Amino acid sequence: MPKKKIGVVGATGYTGSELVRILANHPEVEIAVITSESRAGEKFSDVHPFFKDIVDQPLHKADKVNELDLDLVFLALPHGVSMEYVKQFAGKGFKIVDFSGDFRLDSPKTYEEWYNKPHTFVEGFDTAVYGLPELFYDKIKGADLVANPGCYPTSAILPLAPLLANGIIESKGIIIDAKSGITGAGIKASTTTHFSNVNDNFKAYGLKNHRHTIEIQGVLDGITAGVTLQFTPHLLPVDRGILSTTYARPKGATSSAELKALYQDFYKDKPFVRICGTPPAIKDVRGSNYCNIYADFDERTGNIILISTIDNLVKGAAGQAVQNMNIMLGFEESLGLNQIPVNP
Ligand SMILES: NC(=O)C1=CN([C@@H]2O[C@H](COP(=O)(O)OP(=O)(O)OC[C@H]3O[C@@H](n4cnc5c(N)ncnc54)[C@H](OP(=O)(O)O)[C@@H]3O)[C@@H](O)[C@H]2O)C=CC1
Ligand SMILES: CC(=O)N[C@@H](CCC(=O)OP(=O)(O)O)C(=O)O
Repeated sequence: MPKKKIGVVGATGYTGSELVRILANHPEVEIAVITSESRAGEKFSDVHPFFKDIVDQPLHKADKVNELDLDLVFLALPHGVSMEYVKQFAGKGFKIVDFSGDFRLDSPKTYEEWYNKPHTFVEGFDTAVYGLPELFYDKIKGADLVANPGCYPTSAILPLAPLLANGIIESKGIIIDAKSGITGAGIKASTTTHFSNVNDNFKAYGLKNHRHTIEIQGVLDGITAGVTLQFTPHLLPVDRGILSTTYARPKGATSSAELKALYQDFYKDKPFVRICGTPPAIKDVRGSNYCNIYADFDERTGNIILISTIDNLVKGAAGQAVQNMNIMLGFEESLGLNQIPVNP
């Protein structure tokens, strides 16, 4: 079988380069085109020197995609920009995995409320499928447009889904306290991401209105109606990794042992979810597509405590995107995604 032809649009950013790192070792695909608007004409390895002698192909403007016969295109672009490309590429005959939040929510109205900007391709909502393979494998299989989940939502939805699906917890009052490494903010420097504001520092941001609140709530609400949750993100002084600590109230009696058995059963056939016996660390998943989950019950307070870790650039973005691609193109879900975590 000839290899499938892939396009990567927006490859000068963090998730785009991480995607190329994974695709370069994928046995069934070839990267037919890599694009950049700002660095077109240069080599990919000039922009990302760690690819020297590995991926030296030239960067093209995104219009080049229209000239090629591709099987699937990844859009690793900012939200607001991505929707313009989905619109331009609609009906071209290739599948799309969009890294942005442009098609993750339930409607253009919800998007406009939480992103504070108009949506310019509302038709995309008719076909877009939320690309969390552990929950939506069958829909992803037949999708032409997959909205790759946000990094924080991946780290929060995976630990909460088993509890809501089995009616174990109250749907109101869930608290998600999440911490992300700085690459979650993208490659462009800002005051927030300035070295001296991140190094040796730690802070909360986006209180009450971070756009991932509605993404997490919307997906969980599809499992159990009436979910309301508090989501507070924090910026960690590390390159990559997300650790989410989630608190929920059980509806009835439960125990740590019962929870562990529930999680092991819920994720028994899922290659990238690992149920842990002790709270996981971000280095336990760094550079890999794993999501590590630890679930516990505190008899004193009556709270269920969940700790989950992912690498925001891999299971939180590029790895999950390749997992979706595998499913969409009919490959084994884990093909090309066998990276072992880098620790230390
Ligand atoms: N970083 C993370 O951990 C995660 C990111 N995401 C999402 O993935 C997407 C990419 O994120 P990330 O890689 O971090 O972002 P970066 O800021 O690192 O990169 C964005 C890329 O988009 C391109 N770009 C910017 N503006 C335009 C434009 N107007 N037209 C065409 N291309 C443009 C840039 O390349 P050039 O200017 O050279 O064309 C750049 O390569 C975003 O939607 C983000 O929200 C999702 C989950 C996790
Ligand atoms: C640390 C950090 O800044 N993280 C980003 C979220 C990561 C992301 O890219 O999310 P979307 O794909 O939904 O835009 C933030 O809080 O905005």
